[in-house]
Amino acid sequence: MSTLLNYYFPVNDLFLVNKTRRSHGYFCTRQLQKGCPMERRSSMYYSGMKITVLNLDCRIAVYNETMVVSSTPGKLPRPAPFTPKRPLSAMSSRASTSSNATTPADLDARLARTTPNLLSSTHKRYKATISAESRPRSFTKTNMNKPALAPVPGTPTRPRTPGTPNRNGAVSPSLMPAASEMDVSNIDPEEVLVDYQTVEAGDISGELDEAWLRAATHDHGKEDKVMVSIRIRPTEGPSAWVPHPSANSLKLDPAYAKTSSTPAQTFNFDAVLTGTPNKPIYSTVARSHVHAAMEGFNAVIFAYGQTASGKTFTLSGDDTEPGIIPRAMKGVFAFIRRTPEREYLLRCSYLEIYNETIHDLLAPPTSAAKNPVQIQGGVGNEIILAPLREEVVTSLKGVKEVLRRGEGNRRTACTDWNQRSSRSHSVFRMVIESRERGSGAEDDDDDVPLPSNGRHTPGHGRNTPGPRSQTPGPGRSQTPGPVLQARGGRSVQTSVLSLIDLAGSEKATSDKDRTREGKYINTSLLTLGTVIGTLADNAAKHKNDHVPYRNSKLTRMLQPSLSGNARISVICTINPDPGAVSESMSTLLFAKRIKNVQLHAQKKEVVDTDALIERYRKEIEELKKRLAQREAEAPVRNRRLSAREQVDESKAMKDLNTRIQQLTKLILTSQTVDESKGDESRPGSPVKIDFDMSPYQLQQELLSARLQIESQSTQILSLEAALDARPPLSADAPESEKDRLIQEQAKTIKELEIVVRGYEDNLGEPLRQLEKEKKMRMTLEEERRALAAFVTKFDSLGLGGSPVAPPKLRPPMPTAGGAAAAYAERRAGLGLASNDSTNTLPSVIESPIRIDMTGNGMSKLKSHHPLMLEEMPEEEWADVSFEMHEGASEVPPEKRDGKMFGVGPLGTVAGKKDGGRAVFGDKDNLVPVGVKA
Ligand SMILES: Nc1ncnc2c1ncn2[C@@H]1O[C@H](COP(=O)(O)OP(=O)(O)OP(=O)(O)O)[C@@H](O)[C@H]1O
Repeated sequence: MSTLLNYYFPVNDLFLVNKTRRSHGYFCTRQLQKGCPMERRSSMYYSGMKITVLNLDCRIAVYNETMVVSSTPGKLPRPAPFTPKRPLSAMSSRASTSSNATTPADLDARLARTTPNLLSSTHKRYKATISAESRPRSFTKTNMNKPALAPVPGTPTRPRTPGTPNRNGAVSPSLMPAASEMDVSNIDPEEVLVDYQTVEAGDISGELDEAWLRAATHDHGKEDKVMVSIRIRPTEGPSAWVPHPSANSLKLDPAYAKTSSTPAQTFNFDAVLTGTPNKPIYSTVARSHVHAAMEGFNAVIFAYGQTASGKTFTLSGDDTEPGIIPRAMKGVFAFIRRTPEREYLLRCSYLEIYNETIHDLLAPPTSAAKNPVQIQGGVGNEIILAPLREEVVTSLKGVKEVLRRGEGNRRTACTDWNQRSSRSHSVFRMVIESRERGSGAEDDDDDVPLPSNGRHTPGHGRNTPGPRSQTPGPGRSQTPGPVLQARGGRSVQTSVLSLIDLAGSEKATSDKDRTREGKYINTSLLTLGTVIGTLADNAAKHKNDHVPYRNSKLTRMLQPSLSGNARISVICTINPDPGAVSESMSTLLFAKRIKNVQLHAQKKEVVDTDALIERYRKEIEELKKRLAQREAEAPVRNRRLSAREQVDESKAMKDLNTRIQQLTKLILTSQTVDESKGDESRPGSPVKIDFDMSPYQLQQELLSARLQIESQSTQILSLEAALDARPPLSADAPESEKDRLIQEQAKTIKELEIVVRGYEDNLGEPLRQLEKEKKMRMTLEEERRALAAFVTKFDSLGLGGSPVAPPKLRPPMPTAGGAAAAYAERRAGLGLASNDSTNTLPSVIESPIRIDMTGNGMSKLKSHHPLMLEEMPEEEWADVSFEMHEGASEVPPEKRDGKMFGVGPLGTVAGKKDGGRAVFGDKDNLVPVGVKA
């Protein structure tokens, strides 16, 4: 306390002095904060500014805008009149023991110079807020007189906590920015890219641990298993656990085992960590996963453990020991700085699951409460969270601002075990999109004005522009707003880095609200345990049992990652106190189970097909040139070469040829893919089914589609064969050679994927349509046969004059819906009930056929069949197919290909001598009536 002195002047931060737990909204200095012991401070953030609450056992006096704080007895000195002696920078670096007091004039002068408008306006607002809410709840959570480590369960020492936390109340709603000042949906993503040039060195100082990078032999971020680490919190009392960090194992001290007869089980994990420093924790459990995320894999890092075991300390840390999240963010920018060949678009969101409701921590509290985030299903296992703000960040400063804002809104409360217990699961997500940096020339095509260096990057340290309305599911971009586009052949990789601080499992507490929260927390953790158990079981026994992801918001949200498409690192935190052995044991069992979950993370990459084709074209030209040159030189060269070398040479030329052929085929395929996208007239389009197409034509279509499939299959086979035919690499081949081959193979695989996709896009759907059409045609054919059978039957009754041989009958093609339907409709129009007692011939009732009543041979039908007596107005027939018109002989013949088509006098179908009836309905059923000029 002796360092607390009686002067201050504002720098960029606001400090809130919290004396005897009553808040006073005053500015004071960074020096004052530094003089205050760690456990007596806590911080919150507003609009990029840090507000530190100092819980001081000291006296405060205020003279105008100047506050005096003193830990020494006696009268508080008044500030002396201001006489500037040194520049501001020198003043701000004064030692905290300086006794120079600052005056209000000094204060104002500094304010005007340093933070012209911001500070004074914020100050006013801040003061207003404080007076309106004299005791923000959050402050009551920070009882700095308590020891740093909370007591373990079973030994509750704290009294009941005040009511339900008010979104951490750290900043009251009125302190939160009301709304975004910038609509990021209008942001040009090209303007907010980050690359090695835009990362400020200061942003990542101390994080470029190249030595560690070189020394890292086991990269867990590349494994297909979950990385599981145990962190044992330090304790001042006895510890129930005996860790062996070098062996990555721990076991229960036999003294605390329930039965001393059974030997204590030894648990082995990927890492067992102890101590307070957070840097080694980050290096061991998180760094490789952050790198994996930067390389295009989804990555999830989460802390699991009972309440007060150190999850938040591990994830967020504090000012002196920043945790995984701030270090990961530094890691992101450090990675960008080390990767000059790529450029990045970074978007952050921050949410919490509180009592099974998801809240957006970056949205203003009022709107977040009104519009909880919903989980929607996406493609496959993917999920979409909406509405959820995403903020584009271009610097570490921007990310920190987002983190501060989110953390300020988290729900925490004092529980029996933890003074600042997280009452929710919090998820900080960063969507990372990246692509190769262009040469500049490629970008010129895009009509976007370029800066002089040919690139689009923001200025240094650009601030976060504002929120986005929605977020994509892991690896998926669904919503408006800045999204990186594949350009000039440069594919875009998309991944999501999720950093999750789970709420701690806990026993029932002495507080009703806490107990209710605890119930939700325990239920969702239980579901997480069940899900992990099922996944582990499925992996171990090669089963496919149902995984109950949907039983809690947490597991539903984690579904895409837990089901495999992510690199996962779990830090299980343990309270070493003997009173917490059973909770620690259950944490260890969870850790063991999750170790068995199988992962298969995939990179997500979007390729620019046009540019790929262009690249292939260029490669073909290049290869052809090389081939021509080799061929030209061959006669001379071959004379000098040994037999063996000649074989090699001819093989090399063959390889060149094969590659040219492959690329040529690939170009065709890619083009077809693109054409199919834009061409609506393809048979694949359901609205374009050509009903007039004859079965023969359909068969032709089908045949050509099949041929195309076959050619695609051959193409796939040839590519696969080429892949297989590659010479095996000897074990002692240089690494660069291996890398080159791996790259080549990856390229070929990508090509294969494109071919397969092309197949699916081009032929899959059209084929399905054709099959459908074929079925339809077959149905119609059956209908036609039934019709013919009916006519034959009709004739056999002797009602229709000379019979018409069925094979020569050419019934018209029906309209959609079928003849029976048309007939039924007609009957309905005439008011005839389907069970009309006057209909004596069921086959006639079913038939839509009308017989010409004017013909002589047919007149007797009138007396046989009442249906024939129906007076049917001519116009009602107009839209019905398959029907014989009255006065069919009057139908004018139609000229087609120099022949006349039509229907002859009744009883003579054109071109037929056998007379009888004609059944027609469309032009296809017209038959030649004779060649007439
Ligand atoms: N490794 C550590 N070194 C020093 N202090 C620690 C460590 N781990 C935890 N602590 C301290 O223990 C207390 C409880 O830790 P923390 O809040 O991180 O627990 P938690 O698991 O997040 O609890 P909850 O689930 O209730 O939120 C804090 O005061 C924290 O500073």
